[in-house]
Amino acid sequence: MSSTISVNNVNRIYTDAEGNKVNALYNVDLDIRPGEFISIIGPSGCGKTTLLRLIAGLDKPQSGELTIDGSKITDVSPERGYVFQQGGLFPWLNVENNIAYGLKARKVYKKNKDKISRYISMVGLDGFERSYPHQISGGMAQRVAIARALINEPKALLLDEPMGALDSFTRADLQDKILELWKENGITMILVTHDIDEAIYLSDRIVIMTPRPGKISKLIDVDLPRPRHRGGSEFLAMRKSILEHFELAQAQPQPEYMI
Ligand SMILES: Nc1ncnc2c1ncn2[C@@H]1O[C@H](COP(=O)(O)OP(=O)(O)OP(=O)(O)O)[C@@H](O)[C@H]1O
Repeated sequence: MSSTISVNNVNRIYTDAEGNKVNALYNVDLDIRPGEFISIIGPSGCGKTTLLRLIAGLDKPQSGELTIDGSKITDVSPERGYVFQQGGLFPWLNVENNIAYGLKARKVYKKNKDKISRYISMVGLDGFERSYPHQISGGMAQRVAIARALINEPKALLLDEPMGALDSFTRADLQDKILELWKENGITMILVTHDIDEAIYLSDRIVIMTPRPGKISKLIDVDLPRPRHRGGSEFLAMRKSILEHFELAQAQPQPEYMI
């Protein structure tokens, strides 16, 4: 089950420590299709996390609105699972209990407890049920965080740089797992990443954002067949065009000279 998410003319202004206004999101519009895999990329401070947090219902815009299947997003909900960069696992709970946490919080544990082993297998962690977060690797911890969100059967999974802290081998491995989970669960995926290759490898569509003010500067359809090859000519051409877009977006206006 997946969903349509709409971001309509959204503005989010913060006040920084010096009292200055920061336009984290400026007139942002975005329609995310049901079951779409969408990545949001852009330089630090362009509003990626702010946008994801608004979609999650962790924060609210000053103006504009966000909807999911036509209903206004006003609060967090298990229908929009959120995975943080560092997983955010509870260190005092083992893998199984971390994954069960949401079921217990929603008081639906008894009815659903048989699902826990299914989700542990789904993320490839059979045999680690009793391990604590400090006893597993960073990549495994992210799989637990993803299973913890998926067990609530969300319509959308919101991933805030979940692979940012992983080495490149673990990262590639988790990217493939995320693709597999996306297909298996048929949900909408929204990924924030700094990694252009990761965005091209995974996404149906890439949202490019630029800062000051934070806004969407380009939407790119990634119409390459899957599985994708990172060294393929079309892949490399797309990477080049995204890099060029960033260079253009960051270029300073040339001063005008008069003789
Ligand atoms: N709670 C806050 N208070 C004040 N300013 C904030 C707050 N949260 C974000 N900002 C500012 O809003 C802008 C956008 O921040 P955001 O974290 O969304 O960017 P980002 O693209 O996710 O950056 P990064 O890639 O570094 O995580 C930045 O200038 C940031 O400093």
